[in-house]
Amino acid sequence: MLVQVALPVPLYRVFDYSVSTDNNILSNVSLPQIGSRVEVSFGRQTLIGIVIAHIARADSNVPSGKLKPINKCLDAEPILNASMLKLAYWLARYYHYPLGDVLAVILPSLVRQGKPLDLLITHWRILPHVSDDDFHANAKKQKQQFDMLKLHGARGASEDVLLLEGMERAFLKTLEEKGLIERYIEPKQAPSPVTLAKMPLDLNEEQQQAVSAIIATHQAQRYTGFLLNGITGSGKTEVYLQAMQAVLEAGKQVLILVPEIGLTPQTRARFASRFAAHIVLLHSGMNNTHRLQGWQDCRTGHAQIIIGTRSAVLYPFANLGLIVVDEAHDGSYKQQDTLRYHAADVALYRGVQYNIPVILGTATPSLEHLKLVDDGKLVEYQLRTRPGNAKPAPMQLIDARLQSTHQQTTDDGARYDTGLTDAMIGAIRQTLEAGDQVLVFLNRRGYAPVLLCEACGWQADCPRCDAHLTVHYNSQSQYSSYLKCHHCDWQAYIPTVCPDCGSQNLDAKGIGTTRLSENLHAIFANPQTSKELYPIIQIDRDTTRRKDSWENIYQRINQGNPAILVGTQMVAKGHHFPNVTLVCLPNADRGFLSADFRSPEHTAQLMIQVAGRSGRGNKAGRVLIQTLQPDNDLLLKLVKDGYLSFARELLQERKMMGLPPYTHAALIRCEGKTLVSTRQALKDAIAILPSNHNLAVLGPIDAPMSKKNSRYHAQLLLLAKERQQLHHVLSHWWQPVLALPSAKYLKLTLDIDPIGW
Ligand SMILES: Nc1ncnc2c1ncn2[C@@H]1O[C@H](COP(=O)(O)OP(=O)(O)OP(=O)(O)O)[C@@H](O)[C@H]1O
Ligand SMILES: [Zn+2]
Repeated sequence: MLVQVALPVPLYRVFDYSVSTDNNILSNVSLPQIGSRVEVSFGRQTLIGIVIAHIARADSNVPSGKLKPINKCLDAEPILNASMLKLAYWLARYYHYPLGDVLAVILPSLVRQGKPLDLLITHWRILPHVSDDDFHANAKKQKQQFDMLKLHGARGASEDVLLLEGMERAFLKTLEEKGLIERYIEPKQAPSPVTLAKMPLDLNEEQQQAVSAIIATHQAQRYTGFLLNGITGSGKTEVYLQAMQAVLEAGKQVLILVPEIGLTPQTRARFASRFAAHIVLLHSGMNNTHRLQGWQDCRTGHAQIIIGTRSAVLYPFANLGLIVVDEAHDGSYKQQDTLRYHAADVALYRGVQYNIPVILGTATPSLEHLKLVDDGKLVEYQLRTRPGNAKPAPMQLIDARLQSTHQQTTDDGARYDTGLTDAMIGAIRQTLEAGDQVLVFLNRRGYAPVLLCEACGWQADCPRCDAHLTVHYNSQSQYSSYLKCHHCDWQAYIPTVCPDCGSQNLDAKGIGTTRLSENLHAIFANPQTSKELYPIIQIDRDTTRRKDSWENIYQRINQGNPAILVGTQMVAKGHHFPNVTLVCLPNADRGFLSADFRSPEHTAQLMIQVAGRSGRGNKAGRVLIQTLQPDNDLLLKLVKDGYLSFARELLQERKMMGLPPYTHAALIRCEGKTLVSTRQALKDAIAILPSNHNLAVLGPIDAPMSKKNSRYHAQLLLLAKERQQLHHVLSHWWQPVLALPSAKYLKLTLDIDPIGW
């Protein structure tokens, strides 16, 4: 028998290797098991791959002289079980991505590197007979390291902890070789059953119906995909919690997907305050050892509640009982490179795989999910009210054409535009004076989006991208003033004169969050002392970059004192600020004018999510939208009839125009050193499409930002009425496209169900 191995190489095939008996140091079984790792030589490299099948010698196409043996088998037990392999096959097929590369995405990097899975539970302890006398006086460093371990007593400590404390691996080895310390594997105790830490709330009628339906599915051990479509603040979390309770009490694991974890310190608290359970967080900020630890905890069933971002949906689970996708409309669930999967779609697949309920929760369902409801593939439950007497805040328009925005005067008499109308400023003042908090939403970080020469019209552009450089200006310190490209991170000093015409008349145009915060400061500071009367808290990627900064911001907000929060889309993601009673959107509706057909949907979702931060406590809230296009149909529809009715109308339009979700899309992007070469490769790709392909082919056209990071991008869009049709064509066409001579030095990628083009 031979083993068939999937290797992390960009080739759409697997590789056969033979096994000699002495390869198999780890087990007595003659063949490495399916789902275990093997190390093999591949060309001149040594790679680690996964055994995916055993085949008879006669079934292999490899000529006998060419067949190589595996170098070694790394696992006595499979690390991926049958259902994980099935998931990998499905991902490879659906996203037309090589199986070996899919596995590379699924496996944590330490596993990929061939590290033993018990790496993290390796503990070190001092051998019983050893004492201080066993050290030479001049072995100072050894003694010092020994003393660190000694502090942990007879049980010692895990290698992970010791390394964190500053011990060095080399010394652990030396001390081990000298017979002073030993390693051992700490047996993991089975987790104790989950108990309630706090009593559940009494559900209202709509919540109760949703919870009952989910629990019934769980008890019947069936799959159902639920769309929990509840307005902001309607208590979707309480539905999750009570559904989870039934699942956890049955001894099963619950996976909760959230858009971003680092940003929401309260995410864990929401679940930890209800359940005494082993909760594991999985997110991109983890180091490799913690990721492996998390992976193992999920795989062994040690983790009971798993809260994670997108990639957590690819983890192995011992006994998964429920998946919750919170804020299921969020764009961050779509991976934008390598394996371009959508975590909500994968969640539904896994629900089918395990026969468990999957909840997609959101106040602003994506059009894709509404269509799935129409098709009977998701069961919708609506929550139409906020619990108690909290009412969703009404949205009001301010016509910025009728009243000009407020002007402010600097110390040296210059006047500048604050970007806010007097009506909006008045409402902010009123709210602060009533002791409440205000949230101002502006989806643009930095000081200003453009630096412009008033004399000749020159603008500061990124030399590497088709984009303006953003002005990051700090009036307190010129050292933190610079120009930056938000696409490739290129940085430059702010010039004092125009590089084209020498004029000193350079002006920062437009408003970002930093400038808006400064403007608000000028408006609301004490006029005599110019001291801050109300704290202005800026929340964007620049101010939350440091590790604890978001937590500090959160604490400041939750003290509840009157304050102005200025934030980007970061503030739209499920936060609960009970003292915010006014939300202001000075120009959020710009997106309704964009050429991208998805822009209205995304703009409306963002506006509704931000608006939903208002009036979540005991006091009523309001939302003010300042606009230059108060008669825009989309805006009026959204404000008057609400998101659902707005979304339904968009859905009708998509149907008429033959756009997703009524058609199925694949986007091919080509990246290279020149636009000509990328376009040519795509033309060649079209030329080899099968004649009866039956698809709409749009392109090749330049990508929306065709030059990015000094590379050029062109794209091609394929649309099909039936999903099957699309996949059928791709399965015959995509690999020949990759092999086109004109594609040789270019990067070609395929995006199934793209969310932007
Ligand atoms: N049945 C209930 N009785 C009383 N209070 C409730 C009930 N259900 C939820 N709540 C409270 O309502 C508030 C809002 O709930 P939650 O944060 O779950 O809303 P949400 O639907 O997730 O909102 P969003 O989509 O805006 O994040 C919370 O403070 C929660 O404790
Ligand atoms: Zn750039």
